[in-house]
Amino acid sequence: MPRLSISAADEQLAFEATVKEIEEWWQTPRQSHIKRPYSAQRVASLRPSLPTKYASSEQALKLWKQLNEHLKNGTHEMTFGTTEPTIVSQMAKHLQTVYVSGALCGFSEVAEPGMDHADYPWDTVPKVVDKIFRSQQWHDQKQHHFRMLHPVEQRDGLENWDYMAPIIADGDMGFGGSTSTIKMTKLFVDSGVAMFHLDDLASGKKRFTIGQGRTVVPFSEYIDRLTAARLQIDIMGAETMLLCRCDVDHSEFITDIIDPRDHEYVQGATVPIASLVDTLREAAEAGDGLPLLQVRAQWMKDSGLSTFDEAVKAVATEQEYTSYVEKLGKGTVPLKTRRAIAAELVSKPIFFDWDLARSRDGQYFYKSNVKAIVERAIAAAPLGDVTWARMDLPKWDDLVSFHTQVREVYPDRLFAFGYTGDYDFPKAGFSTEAIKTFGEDLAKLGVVWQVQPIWCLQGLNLLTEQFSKLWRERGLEGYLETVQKPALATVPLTDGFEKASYCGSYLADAFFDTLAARDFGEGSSGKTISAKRQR
Ligand SMILES: C[C@](O)(C(=O)O)[C@H](CC(=O)O)C(=O)O
Repeated sequence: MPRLSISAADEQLAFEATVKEIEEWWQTPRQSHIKRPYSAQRVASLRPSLPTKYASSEQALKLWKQLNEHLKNGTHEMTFGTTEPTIVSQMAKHLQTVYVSGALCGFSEVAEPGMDHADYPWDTVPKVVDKIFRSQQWHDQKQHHFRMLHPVEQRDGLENWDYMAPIIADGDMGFGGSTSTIKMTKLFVDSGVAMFHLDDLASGKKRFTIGQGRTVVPFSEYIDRLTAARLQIDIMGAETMLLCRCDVDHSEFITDIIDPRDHEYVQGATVPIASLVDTLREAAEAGDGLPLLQVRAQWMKDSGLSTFDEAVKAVATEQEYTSYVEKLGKGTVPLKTRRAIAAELVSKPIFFDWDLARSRDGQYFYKSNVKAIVERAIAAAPLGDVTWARMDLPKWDDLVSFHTQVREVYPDRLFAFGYTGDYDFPKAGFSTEAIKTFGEDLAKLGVVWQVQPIWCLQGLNLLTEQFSKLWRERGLEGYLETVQKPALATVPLTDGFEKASYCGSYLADAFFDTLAARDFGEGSSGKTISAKRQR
């Protein structure tokens, strides 16, 4: 007799019940702002038969509550990036959340280190999140056990940190195709993450030193990435939050012009000229030693590189251009329609060819601006819970303009912001006072979660190099003066192996005591100990 898991009739009943449960779930306060382009039936059909509860959901609900509390109060969370559980155990004392940076993972958590190309395996960051989450659980267990060793009247005097800080992680570009994004999402939810972000950068196109920094993918591909992640989270029935990051600001290229929503920002040659690639190839073959970056810069000038609208403005009369802009209207206008409107309203011919400007990798020049970021953020918002316009060279007016425009459409939107390690705020015009209140000023724009992603590189390297020098030059005397003495003087005591309540000694012994309970009854771990023993 073949083993049938369930009859077709019962299977259908179960399916219909699942559809109803999903539809009701999607109406809960946590879920109701999310708009899916797929049905509950589709999600139900993609679910495995064994329902599973995820710690990720608990952590996501905790984060959702935290961030909405900040939004209500006009306050914000400050955190930083790390890959290291011990660092996380100390963050718990002052910060509400933890960030797992992809750049840091690619630097130190992989077989072959590298720059922040997201060229490491797609399960790298989820595995680091898993490592950190398990460490958080252990610290939480250890602290709970230690507190229970004491009579309740003594516990107010004991440490009681919330080690279960929600983890936000870097999902980069989703690691290629939709199935990679879906698999990574599954691992993120399994790992206990509270939220992860996906951006609209093109994989493998980042450049760091030659001024050709970032390439974005078409609007449609970005939305597909976010949809794939949301679908997988729905299949798992998890509350996991999704952070929609947009890297359009200061991006110089786009991989394709397939989506007309990007056409406004794609640049092309406005005079007949040899293509950029042919020009660079000829310069290289000529071998006259001119750096190709200079050849490229000269080509950009000679070609009159600009967007189509800029090309129209350059040849149209003021009246013609006003009529052109009016006829464009507010919605998406593909290039072919722009050309037709210009041909109708502008007397002079307009030369515009975006293919001549393509790079050897096939990218198109892209001229980002706040409007482009706003359009992507608004389109992405219904799929995610938080929005982050990555602006690593922030101009205050751009920040105000972006957040204000998105909040006109989504007044209760939660926003994120990332600090970089080398931005010269004073040079960019930020006063000392503006720098002091920058975080609070961003919070007033709804930026409730703010992260310094790579402190653990710049900050820890600074501290580590300083200690290395001191240890080499002053040895034990320097160590006692600068580490042991201040650490032993702190209240509560600085965490370390010198502190049994932190390093897990009591917890370890408790397992053995418990095993011996059969013979000796509950041992020292079963009885209370006086607070004076705690170290
Ligand atoms: C946040 C980030 O994605 C990261 O990997 O930490 C990086 C950090 C950085 O390059 O400063 C990013 O913002 O792209």
